[in-house]
Amino acid sequence: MGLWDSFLNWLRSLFFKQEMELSLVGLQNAGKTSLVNAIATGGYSEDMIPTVGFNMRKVTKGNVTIKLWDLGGQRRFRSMWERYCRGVSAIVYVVDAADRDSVPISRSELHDLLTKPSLSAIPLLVLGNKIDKSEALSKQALVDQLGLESIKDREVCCYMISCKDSVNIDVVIDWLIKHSKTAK
Ligand SMILES: Nc1nc2c(ncn2[C@@H]2O[C@H](COP(=O)(O)OP(=O)(O)OP(=O)(O)O)[C@@H](O)[C@H]2O)c(=O)[nH]1
Ligand SMILES: [Mg+2]
Repeated sequence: MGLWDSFLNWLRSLFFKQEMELSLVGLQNAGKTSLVNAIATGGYSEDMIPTVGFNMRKVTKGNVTIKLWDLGGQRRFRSMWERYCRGVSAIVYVVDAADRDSVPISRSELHDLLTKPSLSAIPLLVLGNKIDKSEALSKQALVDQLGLESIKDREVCCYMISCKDSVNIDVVIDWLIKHSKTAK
C-alpha cells in the first residue's frame, strides 16, 4: 500500500470508527471462549477452563472495536445470559454440533432466551461449532433441530464453524462487522 493510501485509510479511520457489543451464549463446552480466542488471535487450545460467570474482551478488527461478553454456559450461569444480552448489537449462540445429545437442551435454552421482551429484535447469529469432528451435524440438521425456522421476530443467521481448524471464522467476523453500529 502506498503512503497516500495509508494516509487516506488513517484519515478514514478517524471518522468512521465503529464499535459494537456482542454477547456469546450457549451451553458449556460449546466453544464460546475458543471462539473469542479464534477471533482475537487465531489461537486454539484443547485445555480450556470452563468460564465461571463471564469474561469481557475487546477485540479490534479494522475500524471496528468489538466488546465481547463471553458468558459461562453451565446451568448455574444461564440465568445471567439475559442481563448480558440486553442492548447488544447481536447475540451469538454457539452450539457443539458434534454433541448431538446436547442439541435439544441447547434448543430449549435458546428459545427461552428469545422469549425475553428485553431482547426482542436483537439479531441472532447461531454457530454450529466443531465441524472438524466426523459426528458433527450438517447445517440443515442443526437448523431443524434448533427450530431456527420458527424464529420470526428478528434476523437469524447460521454458520457452521471450527475454532480448531479456523473454518469460517472470517465469515463470522464479516457478519459481526456488518452488524456494528457507527460510534457517536
Ligand atoms: N474438536 C473441536 N473442539 C473444540 C472446538 N472449539 C472448542 N473445542 C473444545 O471444546 C472444549 C470447550 O471449549 P470452551 O471454549 O472452553 O467452551 P465454552 O463454550 O467457553 O464453555 P463454558 O465456558 O463452560 O461455557 C475445549 O476442550 C475446546 O478445546 C472445535 O472447533 N473443534
Ligand atoms: Mg467459556
